[in-house]
Amino acid sequence: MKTFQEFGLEPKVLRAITEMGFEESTPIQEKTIPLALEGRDLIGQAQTGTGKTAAFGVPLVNKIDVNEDRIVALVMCPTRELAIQVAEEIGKLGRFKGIRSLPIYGGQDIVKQIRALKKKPQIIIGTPGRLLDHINRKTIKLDDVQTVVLDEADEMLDMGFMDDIQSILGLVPQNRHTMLFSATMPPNIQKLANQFLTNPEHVSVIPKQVSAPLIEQAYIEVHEKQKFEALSRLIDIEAPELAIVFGRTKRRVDELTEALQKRGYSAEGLHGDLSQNQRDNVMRKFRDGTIDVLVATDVAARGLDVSGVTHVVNFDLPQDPESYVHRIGRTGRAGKEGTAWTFVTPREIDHLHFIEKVTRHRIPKKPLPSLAEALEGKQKVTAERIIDVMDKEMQNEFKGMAIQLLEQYDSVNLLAAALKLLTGEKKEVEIELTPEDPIRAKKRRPDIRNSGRKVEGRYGSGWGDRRRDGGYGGRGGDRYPRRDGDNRGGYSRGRDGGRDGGGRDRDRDRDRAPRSNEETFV
Ligand SMILES: Nc1ncnc2c1ncn2[C@@H]1O[C@H](COP(=O)(O)OP(=O)(O)OP(=O)(O)O)[C@@H](O)[C@H]1O
Ligand SMILES: [Mg+2]
Repeated sequence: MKTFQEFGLEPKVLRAITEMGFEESTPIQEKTIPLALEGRDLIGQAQTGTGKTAAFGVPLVNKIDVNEDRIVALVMCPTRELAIQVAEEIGKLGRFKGIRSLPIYGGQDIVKQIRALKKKPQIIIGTPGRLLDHINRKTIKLDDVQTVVLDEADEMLDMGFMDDIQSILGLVPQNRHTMLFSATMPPNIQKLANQFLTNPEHVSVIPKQVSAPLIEQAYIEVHEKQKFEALSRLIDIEAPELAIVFGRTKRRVDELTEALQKRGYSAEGLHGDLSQNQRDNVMRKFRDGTIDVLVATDVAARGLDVSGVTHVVNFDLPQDPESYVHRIGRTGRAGKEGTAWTFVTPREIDHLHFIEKVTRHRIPKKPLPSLAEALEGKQKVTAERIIDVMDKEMQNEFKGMAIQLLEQYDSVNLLAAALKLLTGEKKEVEIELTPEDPIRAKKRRPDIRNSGRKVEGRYGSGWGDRRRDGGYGGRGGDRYPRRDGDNRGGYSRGRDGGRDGGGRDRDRDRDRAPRSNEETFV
């Protein structure tokens, strides 16, 4: 892989990249950065967590003139949380150059955004709906835009943003540089590309398998009623640093979160019915590690980049293979390893095979962990905590009592009792979750995308032949500093002042669930 020095970037951009902990470029970056620096239009496809943001962010930031006081670049993303996250990454890349960038998304006070726009940002990162609001209010002008990026373009089209995107792109001068990133290349993306890109280079790092190779995948066959117990045991055994548990509906997420909390796990839920503030808070706590388990609907499936997510659990099997790929792609990012488990009820096995076929990856079966294994897992964690305290601190004030106890009692019995106390007994709370209907095999949802395309083979690329045992450049993946948990996790909801009125929230969270039952999902 190329180092970033080899691209001939400005020193200030290079410095920013170094500070971000990036040394070598990822495959998609290696291919797209030189082309983008030449000003070539391009279509990029690559696996989850392989650095697509910097693939367009680096050339974008590199070419912007810091003395510019007009909007010269526009990045469009499907969801608010992605707009915030991408803005954050671009902000970091442009830090030393002094580039001004601004996220613009629904759910945030529009007056506040208008005030921020007065500071003359050069790059706007926005969701299509809110961007159009500003364009109509004449608070955003696209006449001087020279570069446009469409991130997660297929998702934007799935969410019904085609018209909005076309209106927006129609307002940008034709003589511009356009980059489009998409997980899949359905016909409507081709159409969009034909319409708005000029002689684009198609850059895709085609992998043998669709999902990132650093993710160890397994499924566990469980009955609906065993799922919660299975989840608790898995958490006890593996003690994930950060885990995301995906549930199918909002009700499921609420019930599961409450159940986990009752059993003493540090978990919070995330779905589209929460207020912007609640979502912000949950994401902040998850990013800074205040909570260990994020229970979420597919709202968190795509694009979201939280470093340190070691485990993903599909508590409910996802409807679509692409949803599966994006969900598990929340772990195993940036050269780190991750684990993804999927619970499958006996009636859903066929659907699992369908997912395996489409993703071209066999998912091995794993037995339901036993109670004994779970207990052992918990004890190990307690033992590690004890050893950790012993290594770090002097326990002088406890030593007197320790000596006294050891004189009177058997040392093994003593320590066993202490372990028992510290491990804590599982709170015997009855947990009852409302069962979800099984996902029916190969039953395609109503063709909401109007594309008639096949799902198979729709994915792009990734790390090439990187293995589970290597990080970037052969080192372990841990060299990247943990993301600061401040304002990256911004979820928001509700388009105040949106032109759609209250009822039609186009910028709302992702909704990959069957539309027939839309209200319950996401
Ligand atoms: N060259 C690099 N070296 C090390 N880390 C990198 C590099 N490029 C990107 N990263 C980090 O990798 C993580 C994933 O990047 P990013 O979110 O851009 O992935 P993505 O390809 O857009 O994934 P998704 O398909 O899920 O949207 C981020 O934390 C990012 O900072
Ligand atoms: Mg991305």
